[in-house]
Amino acid sequence: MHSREDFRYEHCEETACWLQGRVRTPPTIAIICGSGLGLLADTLSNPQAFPYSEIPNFPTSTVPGHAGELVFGMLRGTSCVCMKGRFHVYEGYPLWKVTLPIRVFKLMGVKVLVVTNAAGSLCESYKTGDLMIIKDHINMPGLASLSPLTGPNDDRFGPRFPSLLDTYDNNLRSTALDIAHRLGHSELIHEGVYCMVGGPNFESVAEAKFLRILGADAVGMSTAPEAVVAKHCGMRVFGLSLITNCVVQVYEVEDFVDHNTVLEVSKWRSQILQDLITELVATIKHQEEDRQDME
Ligand SMILES: O=P(O)(O)O[C@@H]1C[C@H](O)[C@@H](CO)O1
Ligand code: HPA
Repeated sequence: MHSREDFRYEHCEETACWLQGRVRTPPTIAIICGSGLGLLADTLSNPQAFPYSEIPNFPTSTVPGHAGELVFGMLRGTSCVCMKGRFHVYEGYPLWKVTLPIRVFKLMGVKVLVVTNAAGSLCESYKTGDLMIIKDHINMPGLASLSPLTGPNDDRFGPRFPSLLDTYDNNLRSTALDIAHRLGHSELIHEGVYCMVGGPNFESVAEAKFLRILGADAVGMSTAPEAVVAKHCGMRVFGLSLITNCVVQVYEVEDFVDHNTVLEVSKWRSQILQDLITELVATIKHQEEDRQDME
C-alpha cells in the first residue's frame, strides 16, 4: 500500500486492533527511539516485542541502528510502547507510512509522544554528546508540500488545518529541563530549534550555513512529520535530540560525519538520555492522572 489513495483510517484501525488483541496493557506513552537509541526500549519491564515485519500494515526498518521492533512494557509504573527504530522518507516510504505508527498509537489510547533523534549541531555553543530539548521545528520537506497531512483529511484523526503552536508541549519542556538540572546535566542540556531535511546525504557547507541563518540549532532527517501527525491527532509531544556531531559550516575542513560516528555517540550517551526520559515518564504519569481527575 504505497499510494496515497490506499491510506485509510481502516488500515490504522486494523493494525491497532491486531496489537490490542496481543498486548497485556494498552500504552499511554509512546517513545520513538532515534538512531542508535534503541537501548531505551530494553529498560521496559515485563516487555512484549513485535518485529515490524509481523505487524499488519507496518513498514520495515532498513537503517543500521534501527532494530525494527515495537516493544510494549512498563517504565516507572507507566505503560509504554517503544519504537525500536523509526521510518524515514529517504528509505523510500511515503510520509503517511512513515507516520502510520503514530496514528495507530492514538487509536490504542496513547496520550503523549516522546520522540528522540540523533542530530547535527548548527549552533556554535553545542558540543558533541549534548542534548537539545526541541522547542520548535523547521520542517523543510513540509514547507515544500511534503507533509504527512497532504491529501484527503480524515476528520476522525484531526482537522484539515491544524495549528502547530505549542506542538512541543511547553509544560513537558520545562519539566524535562528541571529534570536535566536535577540529574546534574546542566552543562549539556539546551533548548533549540530542530530542522528536518530529507537526507540521506549529510548537508553541504552552503546548506548548513543556510539552515543556521534560518534559525535552526540542529539538523536531522526525521521527527518533524511524526510531531505534526501527533499534534494533528491531539497528542502532547516531547522531542529530544542527541547532538552526535557538529555540522561543518566552513570550507577546507576534513571533519566529515558518517553514520557510524552517529551510532557511536548515541551508544556513548544512551544512558543519560535513558535516565532523563525515564524520569520524565514518571512525571508525565502524575500529570496525566491529574488531567483525568479534572475531566
Ligand atoms: O532516526 P534519526 O533521526 O535519529 O537518525 C539520524 C538521521 C539519519 O537517519 C541518521 C544519520 O546518521 O541518523
Ligand atoms: N545532519 C543530518 N542528520 C543527522 C546529522 C547531521 O549532521 N547527524 C545525525 N543526523
